[in-house]
Amino acid sequence: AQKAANLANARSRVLEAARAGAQMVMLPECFNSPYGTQYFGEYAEEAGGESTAALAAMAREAQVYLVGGSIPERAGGRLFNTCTVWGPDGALLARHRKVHLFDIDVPGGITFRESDVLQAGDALTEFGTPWGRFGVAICYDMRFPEMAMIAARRGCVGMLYPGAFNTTTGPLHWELLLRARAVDNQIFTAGCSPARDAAVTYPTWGHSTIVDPLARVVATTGDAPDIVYGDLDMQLVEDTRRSIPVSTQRRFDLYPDVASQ
Ligand SMILES: NC(=O)CC(=O)C(=O)O
Repeated sequence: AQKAANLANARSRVLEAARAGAQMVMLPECFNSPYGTQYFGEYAEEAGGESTAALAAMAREAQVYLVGGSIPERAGGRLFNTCTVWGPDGALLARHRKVHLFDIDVPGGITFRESDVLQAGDALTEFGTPWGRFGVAICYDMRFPEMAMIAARRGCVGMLYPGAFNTTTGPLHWELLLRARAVDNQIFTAGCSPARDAAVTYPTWGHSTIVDPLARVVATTGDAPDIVYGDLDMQLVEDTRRSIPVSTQRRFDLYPDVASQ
């Protein structure tokens, strides 16, 4: 619940990852705030606030591409769940506002309504790196295959998802969705979750995971605080697309309604 402690923890972990050789680092959804509609207003910041300034400084200090998890963002009197992406020089490369709000009601499991306090974003998001372009989406966005499909068709080599699945949906769907988005689109996927704290109102699933274009899990972890490292061999995107050439075998004549992007 301590924003300053969350920012300090993020900084020390980003620097630790960079010292271990990471060139791109991702933080989890709502990394500066507890995850819950009752907290978003209190922790929200305008663009250029304390948390985004800290992210820019972390990226610059660590000299990494930084996918800055997400924070509750306040803009024009409205709240969004927003991810910012930073270059190694501390420049803002992209901003993604969660486009599918997490409104679910699983009897005996979990009820959550982000739309009680948040507004949805209205754009798909990509950014460039020396290793290729990556799409960014947040948590519940992962359940909508169109976002990854469009990113892949536009030439992205990976989809990155700061997320915070829970102990009901996490064991069912977290890894499955990351692997599904990877295999359908022959791209890398990665999901970064907060570690679990059983004492909070929304205990997260954890299990941050990296998946390759053949849908193999490259690296994963449990629910304790950790850093997950993976080497992404970009040649694998091309090799997978050549050996199993689904992207050139599509029958758009049979499904024109999903062929427009
Ligand atoms: N927290 C989310 O946005 C999504 C989630 O937990 C789920 O889809 O399950």
